[in-house]
Amino acid sequence: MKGKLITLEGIDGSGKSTITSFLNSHPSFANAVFTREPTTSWIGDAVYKAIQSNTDELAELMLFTADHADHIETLIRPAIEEGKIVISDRYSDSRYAYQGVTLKERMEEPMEWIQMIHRGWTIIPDLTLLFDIDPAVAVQRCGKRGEQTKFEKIDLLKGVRENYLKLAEKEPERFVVIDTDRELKEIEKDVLQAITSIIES
Ligand SMILES: Nc1ncnc2c1ncn2[C@@H]1O[C@H](COP(=O)(O)OP(=O)(O)OP(=O)(O)O)[C@@H](O)[C@H]1O
Ligand SMILES: Cc1cn([C@H]2C[C@H](O)[C@@H](COP(=O)(O)O)O2)c(=O)[nH]c1=O
Repeated sequence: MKGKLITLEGIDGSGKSTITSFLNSHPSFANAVFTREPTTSWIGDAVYKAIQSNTDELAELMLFTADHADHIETLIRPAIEEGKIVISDRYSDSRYAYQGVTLKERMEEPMEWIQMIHRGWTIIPDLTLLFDIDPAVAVQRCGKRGEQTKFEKIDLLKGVRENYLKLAEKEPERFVVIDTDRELKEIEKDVLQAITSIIES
């Protein structure tokens, strides 16, 4: 039996890592493979170096994309072929949404162009949980945690959120939008329900 790929997406501070930790300790997912992008490989390290400095935005996209290609071939594809459930904290939609903003001065319709360069080799998730929140609330939450990336700015995150919502609108069969400006217990319940329905389908 083929496995399933579930991805968690959303702006910085939307609560993905919090829910990933919850799922990781949930007995239903004891055999699932938990992963993330940027990955922990040397290419993922290069990505973090890039986003912690003033790197050219197109070079940044290429590094993120190289990390994705390696992630698919070394971990995602083999795990899915083994019938595993793979849960990834960020995946290709992060590129469409974030670099869709950072490259908007460089080209027309960057989001569509980035999707086009993934076509034919990326693996499309079975389910994408989009953690949706007002960027002002997310930045306030990040402030308490400490700023971790250069993308944690309200104006940039507003554009990223709009891109995510456009992606969700275009593919309603893949996306489930979760309002994360709520109590954690309510969010956990919605997440479990969405994952259960995709696993049982
Ligand atoms: N439902 C919630 N209510 C209040 N605070 C929350 C909620 N969910 C997460 N937080 C807090 O918000 C902060 C950001 O959450 P988290 O690190 O899970 O976000 P993230 O989406 O993984 O961020 P990033 O993409 O930047 O890694 C953390 O301090 C976390 O404890
Ligand atoms: C995969 C991916 C990530 N990003 C951005 C999103 C975050 O600001 C950072 C990653 O940091 P995290 O807090 O450890 O998730 O990078 C991006 O711009 N494009 C991507 O493809």
